[in-house]
Amino acid sequence: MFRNNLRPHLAVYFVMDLQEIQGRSALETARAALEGGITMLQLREKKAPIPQVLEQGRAIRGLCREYGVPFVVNDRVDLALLLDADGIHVGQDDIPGRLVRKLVGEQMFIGISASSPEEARVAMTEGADYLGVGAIYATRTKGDAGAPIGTSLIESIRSERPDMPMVGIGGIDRTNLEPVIRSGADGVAVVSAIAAQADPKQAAAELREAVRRAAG
Ligand SMILES: Cc1ncc(COP(=O)(O)OP(=O)(O)O)c(N)n1
Ligand SMILES: Cc1nc(C(=O)O)sc1CCOP(=O)(O)O
Ligand SMILES: [Mg+2]
Repeated sequence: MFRNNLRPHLAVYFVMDLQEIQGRSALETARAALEGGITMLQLREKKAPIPQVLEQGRAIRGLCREYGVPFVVNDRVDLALLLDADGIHVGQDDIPGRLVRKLVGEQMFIGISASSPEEARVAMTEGADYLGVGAIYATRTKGDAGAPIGTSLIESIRSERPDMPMVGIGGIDRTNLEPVIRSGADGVAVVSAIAAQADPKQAAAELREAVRRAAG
């Protein structure tokens, strides 16, 4: 079970929706990202009809299994359970972590978003298995992400909780990830740095290499 050993799986965490992008289906993008070496995949679909999310989600989950990569569902505990996800990610406006745990049992890991020390403290008290800290840099992908917070929150969480699994998210690409990793994140969570690229396999591979180098 991934829950006991999350940190290595957070290195390059690809967050994706189901929209066709650059002429590719979501499944093609997921396959390319997995081929390139992503270490975790989150399905974050806010608009598509549920039957489509179930059908395509099942296909993407199947691919993740082939590659041994944890599959995470954003926001929706019901869909996470139906898709037999390895993990669920919730934010400040979603079901609180302690209630998610009641619904999903002990096996599924829970990621919780934090953008302030207080949010991080509560998330850890509520039983977060990992933290998604952001938005680190400005992002166009999430309209309500708030002002960028930089890397200081990652640094302070790491100094207080040396073992806490944690990723930075928001506006991260291969050119600006080094400070995120150097501040103590186990990895980076990205949308456009993979999904919006002409060659998502190469983009994923370059991110993986850049994280490896930054972790040095
Ligand atoms: C890894 C990771 N970190 C943060 C988020 C953001 O979650 P949330 O704040 O609930 O916002 P939405 O993604 O639901 O818009 C995330 N999804 N993944
Ligand atoms: C899904 C998400 N959560 C964020 C947060 O700050 O919690 S920022 C974000 C979008 C990240 O997309 P991109 O890599 O394209 O900037
Ligand atoms: Mg959410």
